Amino acid sequence: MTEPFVELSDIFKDYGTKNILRNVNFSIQAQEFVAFVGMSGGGKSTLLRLIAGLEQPSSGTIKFQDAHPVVRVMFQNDRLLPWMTILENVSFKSRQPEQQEEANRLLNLVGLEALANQYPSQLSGGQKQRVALARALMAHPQLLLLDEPLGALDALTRRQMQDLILKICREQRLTTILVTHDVNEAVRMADRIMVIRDHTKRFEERGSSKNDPAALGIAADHVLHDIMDGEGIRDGN
Ligand SMILES: Nc1ncnc2c1ncn2[C@@H]1O[C@H](COP(=O)(O)OP(=O)(O)OP(=O)(O)O)[C@@H](O)[C@H]1O
Repeated sequence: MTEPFVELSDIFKDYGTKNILRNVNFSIQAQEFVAFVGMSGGGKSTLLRLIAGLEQPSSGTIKFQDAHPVVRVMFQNDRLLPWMTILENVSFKSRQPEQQEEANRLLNLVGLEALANQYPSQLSGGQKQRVALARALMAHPQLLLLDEPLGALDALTRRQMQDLILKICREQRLTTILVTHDVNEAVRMADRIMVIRDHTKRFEERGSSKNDPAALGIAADHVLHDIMDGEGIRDGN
């Protein structure tokens, strides 16, 4: 087994006297697509922030294979700058021809090349998330963290974005973590699902049925059962 892309060991996170994460242990291999699912408030986004390095755990370690991995986060809110065009939002207004070229290439990749000179207010929610995805890719991340990025989209647009994200993650060989409330989305997209059970605050592992569409509904039911059920708890891995 190769060294994991990232390894979390004995992670605890408290805010004041409130314990959010307890004894989280698991690792993610390079190019894996992992989903975090669980009840609202269960600590999924907190764990994502710890992995992103935006916050520190109260105790425990997060060890990356590469000492300084390039990490980008995509949120539910697209966070585009309204006064910049789509191209400028992706290229960070760089005047360097290579940067411009790369931004155009990425807009092409997400199917928005025709809208490069429009402003965010002229785009639909789904189109704005495509821009946010292109902008995240601009940094050539090794790790892409997706914090409910499709939560505000209608069902059809959401499905299209799921396919686009999967295709891009595969092509660019990204390691990806998706936080989602949508169990079907997790089952459909992820190689592996980490379920957080609310009252134990522990993450558990679940396989997914990405390669077996017929088993999708059954797998989703199992994950839902895991989220709600308190029996048979085991630590981390
Ligand atoms: N900076 C903070 N200070 C204090 N408490 C916090 C802070 N950030 C998050 N929390 C608390 O930590 C808990 C977990 O929040 P988190 O956002 O990680 O959950 P989540 O599983 O991502 O929820 P959701 O699915 O609703 O986004 C919540 O009870 C939240 O109120």
